[in-house]
Amino acid sequence: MSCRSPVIVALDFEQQQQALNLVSQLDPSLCRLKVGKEMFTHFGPDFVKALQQRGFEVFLDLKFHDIPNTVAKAVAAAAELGVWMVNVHASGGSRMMQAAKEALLPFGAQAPKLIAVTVLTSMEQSDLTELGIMLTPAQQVQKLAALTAAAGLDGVVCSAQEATLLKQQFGQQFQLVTPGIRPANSAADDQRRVMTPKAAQLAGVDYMVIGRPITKAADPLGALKAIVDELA
Ligand SMILES: O=C(O)c1cc(=O)[nH]c(=O)n1[C@@H]1O[C@H](COP(=O)(O)O)[C@@H](O)[C@H]1O
Repeated sequence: MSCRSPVIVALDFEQQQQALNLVSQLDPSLCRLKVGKEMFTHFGPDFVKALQQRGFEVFLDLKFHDIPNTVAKAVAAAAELGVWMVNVHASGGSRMMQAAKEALLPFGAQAPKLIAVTVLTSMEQSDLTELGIMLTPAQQVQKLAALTAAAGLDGVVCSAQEATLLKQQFGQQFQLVTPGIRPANSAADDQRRVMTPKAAQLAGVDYMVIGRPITKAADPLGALKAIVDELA
């Protein structure tokens, strides 16, 4: 049965054993797991399979951004791995996103959810200005979300701060995956556009990616349960 919790725990560890020690305390009914660039580069598909064998659905967060053919092949490889969700960068453009979407058609109902990263939650206005983007983060997110929706993807990665706007514009079916989630009194770390779990839920997000507030907690399961209880 598919997990009903909106929480996706981000596994960002140098050591596989550290991650597996944490995972052994977690329950697949309480969260999904995210494998990103650090752990996938160290430990590859076998690590993803180890998590799946423990009953967890996996979000493969490799943020593909390349020419359409390369991204299409990479997304198909993720589908073969049986992951639940995979992402690309919306700034790779419409043709890249359409190629990714088409690459998943042969997988039918078994295809992972395909979402596009808009503006990283670690970025604020000054980071966009530095890149020559003269829009606010919310405007840039909206622009990239429009391209994503037009390409037929399932939704976007954005910050919870843009959630209300995007649900109004693109409808309830357009899935919003939001990192930058910080329980009250947690350190923001390198995140900039942050929101608490409860506020994110009220703003309409579908999935919350939460790493350090759970993985670095003295009691990770307790931290996860406190968030899940608050959202129930
Ligand atoms: O695609 C992502 O998952 C992602 C997109 C984004 O805009 N911001 C962002 O933080 N992430 C990922 O979400 C996780 C957030 O982790 P914490 O900041 O520790 O909660 C990290 O693994 C990031 O790689």
